[in-house]
Amino acid sequence: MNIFVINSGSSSIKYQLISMPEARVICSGMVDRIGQESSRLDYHAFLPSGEVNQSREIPIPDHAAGLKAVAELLTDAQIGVIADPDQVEVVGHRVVHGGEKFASTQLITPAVKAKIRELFPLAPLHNPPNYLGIEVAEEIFSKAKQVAVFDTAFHQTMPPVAFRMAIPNELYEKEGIRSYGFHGTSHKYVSEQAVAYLGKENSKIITIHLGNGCSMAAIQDGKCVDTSMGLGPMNGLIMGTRAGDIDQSVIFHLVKELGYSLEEVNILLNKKSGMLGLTGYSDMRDIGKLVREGDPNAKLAYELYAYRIKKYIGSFAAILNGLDGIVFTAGVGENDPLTRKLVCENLDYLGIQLDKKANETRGSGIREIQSAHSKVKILIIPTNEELEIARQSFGVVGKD
Ligand SMILES: Nc1ncnc2c1ncn2[C@@H]1O[C@H](COP(=O)(O)OP(=O)(O)O)[C@@H](O)[C@H]1O
Ligand SMILES: CC(=O)OP(=O)(O)O
Ligand SMILES: [Mg+2]
Repeated sequence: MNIFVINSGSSSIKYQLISMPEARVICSGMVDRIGQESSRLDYHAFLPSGEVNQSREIPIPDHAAGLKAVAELLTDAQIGVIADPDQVEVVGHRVVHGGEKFASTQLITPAVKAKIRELFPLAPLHNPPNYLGIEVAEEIFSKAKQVAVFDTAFHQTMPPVAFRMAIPNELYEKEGIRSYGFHGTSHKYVSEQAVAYLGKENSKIITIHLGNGCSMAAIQDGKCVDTSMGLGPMNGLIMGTRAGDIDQSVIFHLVKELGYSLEEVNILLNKKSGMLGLTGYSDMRDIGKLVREGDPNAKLAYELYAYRIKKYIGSFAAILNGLDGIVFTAGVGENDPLTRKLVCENLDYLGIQLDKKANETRGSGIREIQSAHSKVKILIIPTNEELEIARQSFGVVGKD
């Protein structure tokens, strides 16, 4: 069964065509800088005649044009992988916010779409482009079943003590204001692998997803019991462009004393803060280079980034009342030894001890990087949100 996975962001669409159940990637790629002067369309396909890698700079004004360009590539006479769009049987969509309504993957119906629309105010950067992706895919892949896989679903097992906030009850009861958590598809994927790898029936692990967006989850016996993101995906860790946890007084100060509008505060904290605000760069590769060149500002930014992660490790270890493993994943977590080194430094009280050489060594698959004396396993587990979306979509359609 051909499952087309779509991860629609505010200015990009990542996609993969996966054949299930054997989980074979037929093609993958990304449409980037949608709506800007020049957009980029990447396409990697595995054809019987060999591999195709294409990258084009073309104007792509909106998401509809982006997905249409991808569909044309998929069905291209020379480099395409299918004869026509009807050969896509299922489209699996990443939808960031599912609120309290969706604790599992859903076949998309008009009612599901209405609920995703209702949740726009809770995830204004993510849910609208996700929704647009659904509408465009329904048009292009009109015979396919459409499935929504929610970032929030995995975190729905959190107990009230973790997800409630100390504000008047009616704001939760009537308005749904609570912590939801995000990146659930990734936390689920890597934590299941970690639990299987550790081979313990009862396990206590912390998953650390460090991509552009960053979040952590405390996972007991395979279930999420707490996470660092909250009502929206701004809370918690320092990210590429997001500040993460911040004293609320800063917002009042910006508005009342410095004349910011609420929209300007939103843009500041979501798009101009985090590592970008601290160093002028949001990509850890650029900041790592500055550190190696001896830039003290970049060094401090790295230390802040790692310090925040350390704080959450401490609090999650307390909540779990023990720890069997910590898992680093996503772009930074999988590829950046300096982040992992700074995070794990001076955590021996918690039984966390890194092996310097293993940490620096490149590799693939699941890797252990703790020292022989470490009580806690330190694992690098590559995430694969697209594969997890394909699996869950396959599960839902299989049951249908
Ligand atoms: N070799 C590397 N060293 C350090 N950081 C890296 C490396 N490769 C990727 N990254 C980081 O990973 C980030 C992107 O992670 P990714 O999981 O792809 O994010 P997202 O899916 O949220 O866009 C980049 O911003 C970059 O900082
Ligand atoms: C929810 C979230 O932060 O997603 P991303 O990392 O894709 O921005
Ligand atoms: Mg990602």
